[in-house]
Amino acid sequence: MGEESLKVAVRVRPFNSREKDRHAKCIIKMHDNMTMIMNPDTPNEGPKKFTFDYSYWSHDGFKENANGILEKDGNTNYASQQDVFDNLGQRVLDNAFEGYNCSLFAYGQTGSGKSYSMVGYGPNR
Ligand SMILES: Nc1ncnc2c1ncn2[C@@H]1O[C@H](COP(=O)(O)OP(=O)(O)OP(=O)(O)O)[C@@H](O)[C@H]1O
Repeated sequence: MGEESLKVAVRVRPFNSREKDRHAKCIIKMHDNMTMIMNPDTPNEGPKKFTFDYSYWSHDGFKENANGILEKDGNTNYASQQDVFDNLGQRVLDNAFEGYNCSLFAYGQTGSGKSYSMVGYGPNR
């Protein structure tokens, strides 16, 4: 295949209504492929930094277009379904069509956005 055969990506979804009602605070930041996590109890300590193949920020910075598709709102770092598909889905399909064994799976807690990222819902398939 010529490239690394394993890719790891992480994605942050928007807060759901329950999290908004409880005034949840987002403790994740992303910059390029780096993901940073802050401990709100130790704000002076600085974030812990982790590098992945892709760090997808989908928490905010998006708008819904006329077709109901969530897309980047101006010059934000929002990662759309199309971005995720272009980086990961397309690559898996290309390899499969060339006859390589491959798999794509999502891991995370209930409601964290696995199905959304793998197949999407409604206009955001
Ligand atoms: N990137 C995203 N942008 C907008 N909404 C999202 C995103 N990711 C997830 N959501 C929304 O969050 C909710 C939970 O997502 P999803 O159903 O994909 O979680 P899951 O990890 O597959 O959950 P479960 O393990 O319970 O099946 C859904 O309403 C989904 O539309």
